[in-house]
Amino acid sequence: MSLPSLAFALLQFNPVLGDLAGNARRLEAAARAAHARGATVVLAPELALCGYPPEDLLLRPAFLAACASTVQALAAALADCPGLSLILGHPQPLDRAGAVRGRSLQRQPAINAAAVLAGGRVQALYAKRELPNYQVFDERRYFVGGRELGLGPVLVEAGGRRLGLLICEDAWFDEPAEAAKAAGAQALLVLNASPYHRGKSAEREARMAERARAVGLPLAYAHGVGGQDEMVFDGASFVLDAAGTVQARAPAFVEGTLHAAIDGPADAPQPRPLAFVPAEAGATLPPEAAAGRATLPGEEAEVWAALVTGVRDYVGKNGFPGAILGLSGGIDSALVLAIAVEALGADRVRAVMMPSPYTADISWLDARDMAERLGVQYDEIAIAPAMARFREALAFDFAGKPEDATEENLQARIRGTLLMALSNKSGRIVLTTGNKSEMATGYCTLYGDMAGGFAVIKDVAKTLVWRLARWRNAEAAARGEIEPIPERIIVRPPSAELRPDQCDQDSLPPYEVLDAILARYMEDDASIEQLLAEGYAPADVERVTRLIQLNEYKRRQAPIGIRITHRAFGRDWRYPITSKFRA
Ligand SMILES: Nc1ncnc2c1ncn2[C@@H]1O[C@H](COP(=O)(O)OP(=O)(O)OC[C@H]2O[C@@H]([n+]3cccc(C(=O)O)c3)[C@H](O)[C@@H]2O)[C@@H](O)[C@H]1O
Ligand SMILES: Nc1ncnc2c1ncn2[C@@H]1O[C@H](COP(=O)(O)OP(=O)(O)OP(=O)(O)O)[C@@H](O)[C@H]1O
Ligand SMILES: NC(=O)CC[C@H](N)C(=O)O
Repeated sequence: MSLPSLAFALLQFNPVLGDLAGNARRLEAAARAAHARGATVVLAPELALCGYPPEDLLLRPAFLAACASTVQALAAALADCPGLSLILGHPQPLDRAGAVRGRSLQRQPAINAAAVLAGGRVQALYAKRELPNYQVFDERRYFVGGRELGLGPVLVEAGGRRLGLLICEDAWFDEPAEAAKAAGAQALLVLNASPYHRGKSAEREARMAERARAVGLPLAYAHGVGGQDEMVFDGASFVLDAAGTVQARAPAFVEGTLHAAIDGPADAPQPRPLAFVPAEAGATLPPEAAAGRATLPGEEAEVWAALVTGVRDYVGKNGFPGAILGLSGGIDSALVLAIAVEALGADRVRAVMMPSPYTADISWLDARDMAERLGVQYDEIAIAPAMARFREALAFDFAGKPEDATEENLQARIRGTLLMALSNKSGRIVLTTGNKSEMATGYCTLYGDMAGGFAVIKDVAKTLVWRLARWRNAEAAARGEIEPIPERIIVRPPSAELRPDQCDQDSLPPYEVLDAILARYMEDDASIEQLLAEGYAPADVERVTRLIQLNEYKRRQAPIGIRITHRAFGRDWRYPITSKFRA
């Protein structure tokens, strides 16, 4: 039997972690706006109320209680929206007594819940069944699964249709979707917080398409967007038909609401896009994105947007008035400057060139040129006088000893000290500029170029740094704009300029080789034996893997930075510092 069309909306929401009142206010406003445009079912992401992941806040009874009461208040606030169901994710504390069967917990147990708010109250609660505990996920530390509690599927009835709820990881497995279908679901609504890494959106859509086909149901995927510490959420929410074909998609990295509809008979529902409405008033979108049919970004565009989003939200959500960085005339600080300007605007970014006696003329010429192109505040502070003072102070110990890394590191530390002083006076955060190849090999100085608050490109290998710089310039050229990064910065051989005529490749293998070994050994867990079998030179394998192991201590003292690969030096890299194991 044919039914009237069901209009629904997916909130591609950017929560501020822990700001329960602020998130609830914005969720309420977005739900009202979607309802006003005709949506009767509005789906928000996983843990949208508190932000994902709340980490050990989930161990605090006061946090759980505040989440539970905010959900009740939000339900009551929407009482004047008849016919609207808002489904949103939040942590729900359980009563200690009887809540957990066969398991004794010291802490108050909680579920990763989806609440159905309608008619002024919480009508139903669904408990996530599959709790991810790999990569960056730690959900078994905090939650009890719905299956473990003996809880079943939850269906939302709307317009004569039955919609089954799932939460993120649930949809990567067979059982939860099958259980929802067995309970009578005619379409699946999935609430998600699926952190970005390169290629993730394609992987995610492929997995969800398999799920839709396996149960023969359409699937609507509401995803979060925005940065949360080292993680970035890329949005690109979507709706699939029962054959797994994408029928509607929100743009990546843009906050807003994807409107779609389900037509056809209850047993053969067919989704279609209606529109995507950006949260930011006046934001312009390509026509296909505004129509709810956004395309996925290309490889470099995707990484670029992740980095810009990560910086914007880390700086913005932590309340910094702006950012400062050391601009050397090299490619790494150039890329970070271009990202920061796009994220924050030129007026909130300051670049400081701090030449030493080893700084080549072209370094400061290029640094000045770049700062002018981007219109940022630019200053030069010579470090030679400070170097002379340090040497004087240390003369008793340095006398008769050859210059070595000690003097090189002093330069980096003077720069770090100056930048941190500028940060302290202005309140602006220092962005560090080390890339993944350097973080891996320890090619960076503790309390020197590692001093700062946020490591923007710490998960971007050097070869990708070059690709991103070229891509960004080409984008500018295609739009008829001035290229932000002077060509010479991209083509000159990389050097730390810490001694005369220094070049990175004097002490490291070529970056193409280093990055390839890094990707296999660090990101894919390949063994030294495998790398040798794959044809890498034994000396390079030995060098790179030894450096990765030796420099764990440095990485433990590094600022956090944006994760763009499936394995970053961060939450998913927990190696011992003291260890003799090599393989
Ligand atoms: N296991 C361990 N646990 C805790 N601390 C440990 C440690 N091993 C050494 N240390 C400490 O760490 C110190 C060594 O680390 P650190 O002082 O940083 O200095 P270090 O690693 O010796 O030197 C820095 C290296 O990075 C290169 N660099 C510097 C700056 C920028 C760039 C670039 O291209 O961007 C490259 C530079 O050319 C040099 O090769 C030791 O003196 C010791 O105090
Ligand atoms: N002359 C300088 N003026 C300002 N900052 C500097 C200067 N030299 C180094 N820095 C800071 O220290 C960081 C490490 O720089 P270094 O030149 O040692 O190596 P790098 O990794 O090749 O970086 P880059 O490509 O930015 O030069 C730079 O990215 C920059 O932030
Ligand atoms: N929050 C979750 O359950 C996320 C797990 C999931 N496999 C993802 O990254 O998409």
